[in-house]
Amino acid sequence: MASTPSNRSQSADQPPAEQASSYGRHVLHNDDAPQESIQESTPENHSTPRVAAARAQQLFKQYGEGDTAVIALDHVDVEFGKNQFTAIMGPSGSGKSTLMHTMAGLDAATSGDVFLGDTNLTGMKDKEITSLRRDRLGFIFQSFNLVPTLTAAENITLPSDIAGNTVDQEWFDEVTSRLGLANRLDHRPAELSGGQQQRVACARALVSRPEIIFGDEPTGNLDSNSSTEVLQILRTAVDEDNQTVVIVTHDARAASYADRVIFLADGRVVDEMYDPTMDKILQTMSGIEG
Ligand SMILES: Nc1ncnc2c1ncn2[C@@H]1O[C@H](COP(=O)(O)OP(=O)(O)OP(=O)(O)O)[C@@H](O)[C@H]1O
Repeated sequence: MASTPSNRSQSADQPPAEQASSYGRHVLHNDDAPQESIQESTPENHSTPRVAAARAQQLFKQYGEGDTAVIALDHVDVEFGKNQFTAIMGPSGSGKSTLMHTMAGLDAATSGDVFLGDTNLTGMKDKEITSLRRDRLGFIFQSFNLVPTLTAAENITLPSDIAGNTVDQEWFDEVTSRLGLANRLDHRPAELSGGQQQRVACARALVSRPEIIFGDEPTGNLDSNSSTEVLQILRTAVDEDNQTVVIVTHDARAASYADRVIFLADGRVVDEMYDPTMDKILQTMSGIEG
């Protein structure tokens, strides 16, 4: 069971946007941003993150060559702050998945650098990247990506088992009971609902206490209740367990659970927002989409 986020004042049955007006602050980089908006939006914990869990420098990704070349990332500089929940939004084809995949070591950039903490992923061999992903990152995908022949418990411990790491049983019990999976641990994915399968994927990501959890449309295949559960799980992981979470989403409601939203268009970061609300996200998105 996910607890109510401690510092966002959200309740389980109320979308965050309905409460967000009391704390909603929007950082605009446009020169025409209202002055009070800028002053309001820079308290200690909302300024640009000082400690980056991951960062990209001049990240450039081109698919194809010549006439068919597509620039998916156009020299992106971005930081994902430690112990923050960041959502990446933008129109279809704006480069969201490419950004996340290159930062998570799932895809290589054409040029530029990606750092996880102080580790530069650029130029790492496949084997090194594979171990780094396994040892230091957690993943939640839209399609759950569970192994069908393994039980929920086996799926949750699989990355640790492969890495030869011992699973902290107390933490495993805490995570699985918090996520309402305690009496589903012997079930295989086909015997679980979509929401339960995604909670298993969340538990799998949380159990090894990775440096960052990356979610690629983690609520994209879920109904509204299951989406809320997953978003609250991620919110709680940040608020109570000091996790760092980065998700790609098309859903303004999902993004409104984040501390910060970055907006991409045509492979560039075009805006960002701290303490987002659904209304402000939708407004910004409609500005970007024209
Ligand atoms: N493997 C590939 N080969 C060629 N072009 C690609 C490839 N993957 C992505 N692209 C192109 O790169 C650009 C960015 O794609 P990306 O998937 O990162 O966008 P996105 O914002 O995640 O889109 P969506 O919201 O539709 O998932 C798009 O123009 C896309 O067509």
